[in-house]
Amino acid sequence: MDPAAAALPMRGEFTSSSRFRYALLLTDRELVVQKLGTARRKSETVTVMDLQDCIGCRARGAEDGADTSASLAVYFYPVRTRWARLCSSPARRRLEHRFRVAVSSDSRINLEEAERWSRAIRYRAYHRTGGVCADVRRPRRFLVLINPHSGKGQALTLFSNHVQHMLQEADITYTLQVTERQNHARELVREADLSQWDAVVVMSGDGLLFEVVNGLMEREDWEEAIQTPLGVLPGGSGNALAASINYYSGSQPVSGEDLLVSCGFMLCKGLVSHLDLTSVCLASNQRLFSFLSLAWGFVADVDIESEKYRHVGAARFTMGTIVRLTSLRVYKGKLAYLPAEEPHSHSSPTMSSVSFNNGSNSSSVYLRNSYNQNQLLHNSCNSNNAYKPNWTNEPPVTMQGPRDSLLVPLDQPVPAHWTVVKEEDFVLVMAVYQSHLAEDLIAAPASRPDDGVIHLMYVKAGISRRALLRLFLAMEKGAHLSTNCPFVGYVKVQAFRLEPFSPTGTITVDGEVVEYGPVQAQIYGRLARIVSG
Ligand SMILES: Nc1ncnc2c1ncn2[C@@H]1O[C@H](COP(=O)(O)OP(=O)(O)OP(=O)(O)O)[C@@H](O)[C@H]1O
Repeated sequence: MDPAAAALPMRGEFTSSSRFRYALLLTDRELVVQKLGTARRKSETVTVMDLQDCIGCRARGAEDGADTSASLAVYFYPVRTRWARLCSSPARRRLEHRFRVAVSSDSRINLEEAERWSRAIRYRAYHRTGGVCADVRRPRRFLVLINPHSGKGQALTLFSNHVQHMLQEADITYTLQVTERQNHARELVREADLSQWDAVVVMSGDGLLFEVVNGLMEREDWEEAIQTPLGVLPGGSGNALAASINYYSGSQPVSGEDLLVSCGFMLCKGLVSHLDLTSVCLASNQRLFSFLSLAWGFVADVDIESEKYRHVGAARFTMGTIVRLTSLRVYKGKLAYLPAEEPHSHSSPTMSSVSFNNGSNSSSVYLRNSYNQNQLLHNSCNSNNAYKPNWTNEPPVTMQGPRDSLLVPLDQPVPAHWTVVKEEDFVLVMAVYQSHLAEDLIAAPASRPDDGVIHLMYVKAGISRRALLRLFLAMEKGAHLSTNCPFVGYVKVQAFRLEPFSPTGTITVDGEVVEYGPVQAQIYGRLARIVSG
């Protein structure tokens, strides 16, 4: 569509199925729907719909042979309060406007007019978004991966009830793949012809996306593969990335099905942003890529121990926190980091500039910044960095990816310019690179998906149960860092190393248990892409 023509307002007069008359005015930002008065009732009501809230539009000819009119349906998801539910917070709710187009007695002319309006509305709904990078190209085809066991085991039902019709309304076709076992998604994206899809979407918790990210990074063509836009639909119990993306979009904090609709809406709009990934090296030379967090101590224990309360959904973390608080543990270890702010020759590797092909079949192009082709396939874990997930018996797969230029092998001391934390007794250590740790835990309120920063937090031993509980309650609002608790440490870093001394314990990466032992990580700014708002 010619952009100049798209800027011109359009006017039309249509009726509803109940034969009320409506005047429509389409500007570049709004659809103004004016219900016209009747002979008996002169009053006119006006509804102004923001096209930013519109995900699609459909024109159809009449199904009844005797009826020559066409129909025009416009699908909006504005933020509304559902008054029927007391205390319901504002969230996106579906609103369909449907009109009969009967400008002529010729059905073909009516359909053409409905299609003209449909094209004009769709163009305006999708070309005002602007955004950090670019839209997912249109028409769009997604691969949707669903873990049927995630959360309370209702991901498939949630997808059919809330997302399926949104994708249809937005004219998105998709291939649905229900995962059959752990690592199914990982193997699938490792082998797939990615050019078939414009985005790979997971409907699950964070664990399935972790599989997808690592599957992509195991490919020979990882540089191109990891540029495939990723989409998240919350179907798990933590849903940290989904909550983070909702937060970055400036939307109201929502949870459960409201968060699902919000993420579904963003997916339909198809705006793509960069996403940082962190390269994590484990003691056995395994290497993996993480988009969310690494945790040791209290948070990791709660995450894993609360698995048994999975049936209660997101409340499992609250229950797990209360249980773990009653028997607070101290974890011994050494923590060291390279501060993010430090002006040092080892600047945080970043994808510096990105250009996207919108509407063509070729894949994304980008410039590399702080590493080059010769550095690929080597990292500080070991040059033989075969990654074998420690929970499976499958043969090792070589993890690809950029060279970890900030890290030295785990059997050598950290570089002299790193900071070593004096304390060695911790209640928890967590490194997060997104805002949320769960739907209702804003662990790093200042985090952005592409800030190239690891938000490293630790709580030292000696904190009382009550103070720790206060900290977690404050975290629900992202206010824990301003409580001035003397036991809390917080620093923005580019890389860190954690060496647990306690012989047993749990370390999680993106909520998944990994090998326990020394671990180190460095962040790569803007390595991946995510469909966001
Ligand atoms: N079909 C499947 N059967 C068993 N496990 C699966 C299947 N599909 C994926 N998985 C694995 O299940 C684990 C949990 O998945 P995921 O994290 O997505 O859900 P969740 O634990 O309910 O969500 P959250 O992490 O938000 O709490 C992951 O390790 C994932 O790899």
